[in-house]
Amino acid sequence: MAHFLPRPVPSDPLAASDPGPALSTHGLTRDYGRGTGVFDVGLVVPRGCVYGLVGPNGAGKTTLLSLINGLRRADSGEVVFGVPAHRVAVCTDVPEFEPWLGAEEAVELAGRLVNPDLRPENVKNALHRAGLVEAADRRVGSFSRGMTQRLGLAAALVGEPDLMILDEPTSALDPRGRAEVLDLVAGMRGRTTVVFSSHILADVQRVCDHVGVLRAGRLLYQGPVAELVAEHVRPTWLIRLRDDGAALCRTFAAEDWVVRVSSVRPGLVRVHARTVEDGERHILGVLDRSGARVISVGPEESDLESAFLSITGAAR
Ligand SMILES: Nc1ncnc2c1ncn2[C@@H]1O[C@H](COP(=O)(O)OP(=O)(O)OP(=O)(O)O)[C@@H](O)[C@H]1O
Repeated sequence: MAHFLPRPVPSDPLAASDPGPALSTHGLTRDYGRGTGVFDVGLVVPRGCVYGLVGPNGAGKTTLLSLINGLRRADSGEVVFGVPAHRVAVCTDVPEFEPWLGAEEAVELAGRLVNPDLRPENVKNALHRAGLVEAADRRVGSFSRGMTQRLGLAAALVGEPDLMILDEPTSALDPRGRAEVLDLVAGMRGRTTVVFSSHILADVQRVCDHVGVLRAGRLLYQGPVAELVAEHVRPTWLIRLRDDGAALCRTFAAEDWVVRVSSVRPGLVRVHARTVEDGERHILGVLDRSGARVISVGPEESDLESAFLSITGAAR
């Protein structure tokens, strides 16, 4: 599962103290045929970050994570862990446990596999962090999918890993459970490197500092979330009005710096300027001259979703 490459001896003394990424892959490929699989993926997961692997259904997220954690074999390429293999914890999208075990027993068993000196507090702490204290004595077989997913997290957390790989950790949870798990993941930043896959971009934007965008098995982008969002700031503004906005649309359409103007719904107009600077210079002047009753005006917020749609070429 893990390959450790010899590192070149760095001449720069600062570089000597850099332990490198917690995880990287090089040319990782698994071809299922007919264009499906993952192809030539070079993931770089900086140490201590929370890395979100995003992509639509069928993009190859589960395949990529399975190649990394050794559950599937790659056709070519390699996986390099920057932490010892026994310090890596994996939680699959549908964790499986023996149904007759109690939750506490299941977590203890998972913990003993990685730490023979496991203490009862470690187990209790993992159950607490995963929100399962009250279900500690219940049989795992009676758990809902959401609870089983929390149990998978507890089993991953109990060994206090350096790197956690989580496949869709929030997919079976209700909104409150999702928020709790996301808070838990966010709280690991700096202590534990986390890679988690999701197709819920709002979740990724909430907790991840790095992101990898996968589509049709290929990594289209990876880097800091903030950079990705900043790169895709669009020069668009939203204007809320007292009237339906039809007259204002005509006024903006006559301006040569306006690329497009549209009515989102009655009372809400979107103006797409040639550049951010053009919009900032001219919008307020046009509004002033138009005599329109403006409730609010501001740049349209750029988020991970709009950046993702722009990268993957999907229409907004
Ligand atoms: N064992 C397999 N044999 C053949 N094709 C497969 C196999 N596993 C997955 N696929 C196909 O590979 C593609 C990627 O699947 P994968 O499950 O990795 O994507 P995903 O991004 O995790 O999707 P989802 O979000 O729906 O879980 C899909 O088209 C899927 O049908």
